[in-house]
Amino acid sequence: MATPIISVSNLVKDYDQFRAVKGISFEVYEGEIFGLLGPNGAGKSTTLEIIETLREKTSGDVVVGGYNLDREPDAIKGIIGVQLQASGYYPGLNLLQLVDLFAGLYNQRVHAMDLLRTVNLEEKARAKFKDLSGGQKQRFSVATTLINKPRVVFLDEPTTGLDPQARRNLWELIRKINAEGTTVIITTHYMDEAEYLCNRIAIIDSGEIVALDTPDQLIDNLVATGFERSKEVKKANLEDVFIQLTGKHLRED
Ligand SMILES: Nc1ncnc2c1ncn2[C@@H]1O[C@H](COP(=O)(O)OP(=O)(O)OP(=O)(O)O)[C@@H](O)[C@H]1O
Repeated sequence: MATPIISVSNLVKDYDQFRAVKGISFEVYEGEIFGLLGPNGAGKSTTLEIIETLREKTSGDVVVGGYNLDREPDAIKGIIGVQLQASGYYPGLNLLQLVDLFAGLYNQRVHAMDLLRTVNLEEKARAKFKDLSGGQKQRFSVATTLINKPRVVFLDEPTTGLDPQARRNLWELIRKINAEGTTVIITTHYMDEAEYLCNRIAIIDSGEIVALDTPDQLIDNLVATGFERSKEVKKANLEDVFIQLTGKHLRED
C-alpha cells in the first residue's frame, strides 16, 4: 500500500474575485515522482506554492509528512526542498560559497564539494553562478534543494530552455535523487519528460484536476475511447535524430 507523503483536500485559492484553484484533492505517495501538468494559468504554481508554505490558501487542508500546514508550517519547511528562481543567488560568491551560505541558513552541515559532485558540477565549484550555462544553472538550483536533506523536493519546470543533452542529463539527475529515497514533485510543459519521469501525473485545467493516473493508464484510457493518431508513429522522433547526430555528451562540461 502506497503511503501518502502529501495530502491535499478541497484546496481553494481565490485571488480577489478570481478562483484560481477550485477545490482540488490529491495525494502524493512517498518515494514517487509526481507530475503536475496543465496549460499556462491552470493553477500549478499556485498549488505548489501553497504546499511549499510560500502562499496563503483560501480554504482546504494540506498535510505534508504528517504535518498540517495550518498548525506546523515550519515543520513542513524543514522536510521540503524548493527550487529557487535563478535570480536569487548572490552574484559575488562562487558555487562552493553559495552552498556553504545555504547550509548555514538551513543550519545544516553539508560537504559542499560532495554536493556539487552529485550534480556533476565539481569542475565549476569555483565559478560564479552567472558564468554557468543554462543546464549547469539548473543543476545547481536542483543541488540547492538537497541541502537540507529533504524528504520531498519541488521542481518547477526544471528543464525549460535546455538543449536535449542537458535535458536528458537533468532527467537522470532527478531519477538519481528519487532512487536515493526523495519524493519528487515536478511541473513541466514537456509531455515526453512527464512520461519518462513520472510514476503518476495529475492534469490540472482551469483550477481543477481533470485526470490523475500513471502515464500508461492515461494513454490506455484515451486509446480505449477509440482515439487514434492520424499519423503512424515512427520508431524514432526528431529528438532521437538530434541526439544521434550531436551525441549524448554535455557540451558545456
Ligand atoms: N498573485 C496573483 N494575483 C492574481 N492572480 C494571480 C496571481 N498569481 C496567479 N494568478 C492567476 O491565477 C491563475 C493560476 O496561475 P498559476 O501561476 O498558478 O498557473 P500555472 O499553472 O502555474 O501557469 P504557468 O504554466 O504559466 O506557470 C492564473 O490565471 C494567474 O493569472
